[in-house]
Amino acid sequence: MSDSQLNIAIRHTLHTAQGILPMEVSFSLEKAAIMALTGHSGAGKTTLLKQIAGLLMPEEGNIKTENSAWLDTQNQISLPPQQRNIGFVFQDYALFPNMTVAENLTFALPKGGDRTIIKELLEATGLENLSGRKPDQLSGGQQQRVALARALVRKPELLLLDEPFSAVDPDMRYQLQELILKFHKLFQFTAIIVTHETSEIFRLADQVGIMENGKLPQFGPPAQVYLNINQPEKDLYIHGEIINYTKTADCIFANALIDNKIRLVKLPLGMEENILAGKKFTLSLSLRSPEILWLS
Ligand SMILES: Nc1ncnc2c1ncn2[C@@H]1O[C@H](COP(=O)(O)OP(=O)(O)OP(=O)(O)O)[C@@H](O)[C@H]1O
Repeated sequence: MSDSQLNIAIRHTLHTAQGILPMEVSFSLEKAAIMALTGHSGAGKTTLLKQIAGLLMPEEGNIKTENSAWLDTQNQISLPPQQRNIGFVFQDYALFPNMTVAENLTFALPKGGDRTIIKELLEATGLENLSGRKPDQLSGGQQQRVALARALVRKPELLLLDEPFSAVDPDMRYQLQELILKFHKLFQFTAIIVTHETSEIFRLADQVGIMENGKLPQFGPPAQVYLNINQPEKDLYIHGEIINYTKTADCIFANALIDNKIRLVKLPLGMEENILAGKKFTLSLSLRSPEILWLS
């Protein structure tokens, strides 16, 4: 086994409206990587998340983390969901309606667990003042913040998010993405997020997997995957701030602060006056003619 934190190999038979579809997926993720999982409806994304969480048993496969085997069908190993160190966030919040925000979080804490995590999560989500409210007294975005906080109470090593922001407006979506990045920095979990939004994939993910008919034919860093696939895509606009840059004979390499991460960006010559250190910028990453390449 490689030194990846998460190794997944699964075979299953999907029963679709069109008939039987063999599912075959394998990939590895480094510790603390964020993977986006995307692809057409019915491709098998939710099924895969359920198999990883232990909510659905695949016919054959292995799921191994750094320290344990969650699934090894050959050796009849399949840990129940509560023994896999996982947090799960669904599209529809799935909060307990009869419990307050604080109670929803406390419910997720193991018996005798340290309650300081609850305070920490309420603070980080800005929900302290709402901690006594029940879910029906919260907006969709606030409910999703509670769902995210609740998924992190046990400090999971893997966070699974199934289209978590599809029911909120674009502004709230942006804020929730910020919150994921903030939590990721704090807790360093590995994450798999199902999303259909290309900008979200570029904003959050180190790796993207595109699922098609139960398979994962495309997997890799977003820039690599999207620049390789032969399909027209809309341009992306990325906001950032240049920290410094180096000029070579045929291009410019710039370190830029983009969404709280330092990224190396390769730019064409002739952009010098646009990329002075400290200057805020918007890069247009054209996926059709990639003259500006996102490198890391
Ligand atoms: N337990 C199961 N066993 C076999 N097949 C299943 C099972 N659950 C769902 N399926 C089928 O597998 C296919 C993939 O479903 P899934 O919900 O994983 O797709 P998806 O990629 O998440 O789609 P969407 O983007 O619409 O949520 C569907 O045709 C579904 O009917």
